[in-house]
Amino acid sequence: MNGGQHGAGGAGHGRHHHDRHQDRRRPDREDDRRDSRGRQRSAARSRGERSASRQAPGQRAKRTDPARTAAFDVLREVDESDAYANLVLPPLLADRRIRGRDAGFATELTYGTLRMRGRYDAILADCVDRPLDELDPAVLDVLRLGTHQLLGMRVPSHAAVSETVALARGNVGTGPAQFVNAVLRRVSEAGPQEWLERITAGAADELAALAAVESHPLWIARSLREALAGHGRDPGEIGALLAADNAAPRVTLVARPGLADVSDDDAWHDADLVPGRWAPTALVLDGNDPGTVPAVRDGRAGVQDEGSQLVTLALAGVPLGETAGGRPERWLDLCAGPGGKSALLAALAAQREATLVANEIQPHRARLVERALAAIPDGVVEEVRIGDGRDVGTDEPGAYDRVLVDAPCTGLGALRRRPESRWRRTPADLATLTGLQRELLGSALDAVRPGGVVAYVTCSPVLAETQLVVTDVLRRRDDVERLDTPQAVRSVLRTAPDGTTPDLPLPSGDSARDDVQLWPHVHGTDAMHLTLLRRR
Ligand SMILES: C[S@@+](CC[C@H](N)C(=O)[O-])C[C@H]1O[C@@H](n2cnc3c(N)ncnc32)[C@H](O)[C@@H]1O
Repeated sequence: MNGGQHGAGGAGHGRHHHDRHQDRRRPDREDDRRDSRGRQRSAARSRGERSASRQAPGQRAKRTDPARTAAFDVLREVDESDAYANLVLPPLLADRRIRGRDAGFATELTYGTLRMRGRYDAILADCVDRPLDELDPAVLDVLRLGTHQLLGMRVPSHAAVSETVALARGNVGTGPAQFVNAVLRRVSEAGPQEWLERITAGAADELAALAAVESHPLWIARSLREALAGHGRDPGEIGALLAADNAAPRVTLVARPGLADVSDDDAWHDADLVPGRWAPTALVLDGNDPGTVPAVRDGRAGVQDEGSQLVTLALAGVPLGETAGGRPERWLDLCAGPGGKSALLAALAAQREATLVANEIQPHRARLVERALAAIPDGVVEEVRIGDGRDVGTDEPGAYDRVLVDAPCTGLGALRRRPESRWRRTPADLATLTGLQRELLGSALDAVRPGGVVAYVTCSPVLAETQLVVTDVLRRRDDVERLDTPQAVRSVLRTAPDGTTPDLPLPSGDSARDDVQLWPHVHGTDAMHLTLLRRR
């Protein structure tokens, strides 16, 4: 994604050539007006009508690069308004008509800076003579942006420094710009590898070094290492896990069964799709914007991580203790918003002549569930309900055959999706969430009839939100049995054309468990957790 004319030459080499080729065909593109140092030249200047050196210094100071300014503005909004970068950046680029390679550069600069903030702060702490939290937050953001250009995007040093100083001058003032200049010059004195060695050497211990290098808060690195061990894996995998959080995932689609057929050209148009690794419903999209895929637009398909698909398929497929006695099964999604799993459940329910109730506490998220269910045939969805899932067990005891509890959680298993989320979470969130998780699971168990099943799901592997919640809830009741969740997940894996199913790596032998924990560095999915339980 790195724009060549910003002087960047990063990882996406193939893409880079593609862009250059496109530019050759369209020499009028505004991003062609970048000089070899990555500076944006005005159209007038490109035509040689006026040179910057003839402008008054004040005028010159105001003309900062739109792509860098966009990245700076998004970072400030993320910091000041708790905004999500992936929701703020695309409309901002559209409003400012930043397109093509400039948009690619702004995107890589924004997400890369947010994701690698921990590493860059460790480097900046070495170059600044006071604690970073004493700096003006806007100045700190400018320094992070400059550091990412220097060490993460391979923008030539002179361009990264001078353009970032111009950004500082235009947005935070001349004094701070001089400070930015001095600090970035120090950053540019060593290359990426040397900086990694320096921050590793300066760290308190091995985990602190990994957390800094792989840009995670230390408490998260610690929780994830504990989670690896607790779920039967080698805690030494922590480096690979943290590194996997720093790789943006490819877009995975779900072809909702009975609604979208993989061989139906009309559904997929010219989308470049390959089958997913694990779930029979998963398709990996290569390159295209999912919004252009007809089946995604009309709700026959959706964007959904393959781990989310697997846990949903496993709940729908696991045998009940006894059948529903001839009546259609009733399914419940207790925490449904924004509706990805509800839509897959509803498509499966339609094939099995079951019905679904989707419950969500937040009205605006309940509306998203309704939208996600747009393509489901009439009669399958009983209701999209706005309510507190904690009340369902008391209000409707034993009313359902299958219940999904996709509990609100820290999301520490999906850090690769939201570049800023790791910096937002605090250990205090965990205490609030785990109480709610226990209550929701208890309510779900009350809401299933004897023989009915409950899937407890989180997009976090953290032990306090997964194993400890389940153990604690089950300790208080004697009417629930744990099911063989690995077996349930294996039984829904895709079958290849040659009749084989993939071998899902899960702990075995002494480490074997009756729940399933997926991992980005092992399975290429979010770190989804699934425990299947059956009411006796
Ligand atoms: C992890 S998300 C569910 C994601 C959803 N299953 C999907 O696949 O799209 C958890 C949801 O639970 C909702 N929630 C939080 N507290 C709740 C409660 N007490 N009762 C019901 N829903 C709740 C949140 O608003 C959030 O939408």
